[in-house]
Amino acid sequence: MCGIVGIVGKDAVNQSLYDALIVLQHRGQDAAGIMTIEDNMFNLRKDNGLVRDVFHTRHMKRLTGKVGIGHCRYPTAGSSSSAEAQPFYVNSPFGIAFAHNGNLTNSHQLQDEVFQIARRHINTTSDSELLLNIFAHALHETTGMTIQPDEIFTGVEKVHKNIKGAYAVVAAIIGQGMVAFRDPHGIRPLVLGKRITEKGDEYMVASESVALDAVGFTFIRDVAPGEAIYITEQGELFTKQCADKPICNPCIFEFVYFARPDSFIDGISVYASRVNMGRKLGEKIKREWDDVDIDVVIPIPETSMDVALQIANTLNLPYRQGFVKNRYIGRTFIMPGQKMRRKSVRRKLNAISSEFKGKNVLLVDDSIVRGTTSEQIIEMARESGANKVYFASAAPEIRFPNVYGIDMPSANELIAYGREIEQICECIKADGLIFQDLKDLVDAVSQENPVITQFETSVFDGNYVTGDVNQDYLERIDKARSETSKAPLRIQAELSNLEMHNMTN
Ligand SMILES: O=P(O)(O)OC[C@H]1O[C@H](OP(=O)(O)OP(=O)(O)O)[C@H](O)[C@@H]1O
Ligand SMILES: NC(=O)CC[C@H](N)C(=O)O
Ligand SMILES: [Mg+2]
Repeated sequence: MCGIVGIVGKDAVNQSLYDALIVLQHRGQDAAGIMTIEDNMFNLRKDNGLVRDVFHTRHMKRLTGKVGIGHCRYPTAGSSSSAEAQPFYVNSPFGIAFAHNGNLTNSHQLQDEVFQIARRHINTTSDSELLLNIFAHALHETTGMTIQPDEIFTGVEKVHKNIKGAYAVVAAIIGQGMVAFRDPHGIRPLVLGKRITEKGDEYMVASESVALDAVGFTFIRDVAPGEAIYITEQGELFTKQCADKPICNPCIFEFVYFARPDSFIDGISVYASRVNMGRKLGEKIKREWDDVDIDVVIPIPETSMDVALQIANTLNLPYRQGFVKNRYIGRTFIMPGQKMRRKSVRRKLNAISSEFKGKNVLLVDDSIVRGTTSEQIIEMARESGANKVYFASAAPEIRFPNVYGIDMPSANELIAYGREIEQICECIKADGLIFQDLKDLVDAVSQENPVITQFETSVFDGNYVTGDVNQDYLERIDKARSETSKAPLRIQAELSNLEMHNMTN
């Protein structure tokens, strides 16, 4: 996942963009960038690293202007090179800065088309740079010397027709304003907010509603699947549905893991959905494990904590903190490279041994993906003297690759791929293992907004909602992005890039 944000303000937007990225950091820890417009010029700062490390005072001072966009990256296509940090830029038409959350599923075909039809060169392996060029070409075809809202919307309609996959996008256009749009399935989230000032109304779009809260914008609504939003530099807002058959299939993994609990996505409180997941899983444990003797429920910080508390309540068992999380280490699942992820689990979590000694513990996590966390955590619980270690996952078994913006490109890396529950249990060395049923997961989330009944659940059931993902495609991304075929980070970092002036220090 990545975090995106864009603001059309009445005063400088740099601090608000920075603050928004700080609260979207959980969506991408690899790289960050901000691009602002002042006097018909772009200012750009982007690099690999956390938001707090990428932007220093000297950068912030130069990121002047009342319109700007920001991005924090978790790579799911291309490489981790700083050249693929976002926002991206093209100089025609007008000059466009662009940030994308998601992943395209037809990049392969598009690459040739962009060159053959639009005569545009893509200088990185990023699908986002490709998407920017498709958008720019569409605008080039639909606009004159100035842009009318309808021309923007016709451009977005063309983009929707050409590309497939998941995308929430924000773009700033020199001399014009800001455009944002969401894919016709609404796989990736995007919200719209407003801040009323003495000088007039300011607008903001962001991946999650927490970003609006953090900078004092009021949530207006979710951007609808397929919809485009256009805000002129002067602050006029235009919106239009630009897809033929939009349908809301939000990614269910946002609710399981990615999003912050204090966010609302498509009218659903992420926190409430996690509490529901805990209740459903607690009920299943009651039904199926009535002979299992559990003394205490312990969460694996941080995402599973809301789920675990509700499981404990449902089972009428004590809930205790058995692991302390080092607050200076981020999320391990979204780190690049299995070696780094493995190392980070023990650096990040440490057991409080007295909570384990002689007890039968039920460890709870939101999901088991590669099994990196569960395997090591169970070992730690045993080292701390646990008698029996049971394990519960708030998400069902993950058996299929993700192609929409989560870095799970290879089925072979997934611990549940080709394994039954008993075999997974053996791999992670638990005394018992239980997963949420998919129906219960869907109900837990949809219960908070019954209008949404279908989610993007491909990692659990192999049903890819964009309808274009076949075995060939899965094999191709497996080859291109599996751990073994990814270039070592050192080499990736050396990939150079032709790019506009970037403040490197
Ligand atoms: O089976 P795995 O491949 O280990 O992946 C699953 C784990 O990764 C995530 O935690 P992460 O440390 O990323 O973030 P968190 O602190 O938000 O839980 C998730 O919450 C699980 O704990
Ligand atoms: N997770 C994401 O949203 C990634 C965006 C884009 N595919 C990239 O790799 O940069
Ligand atoms: Mg976790």
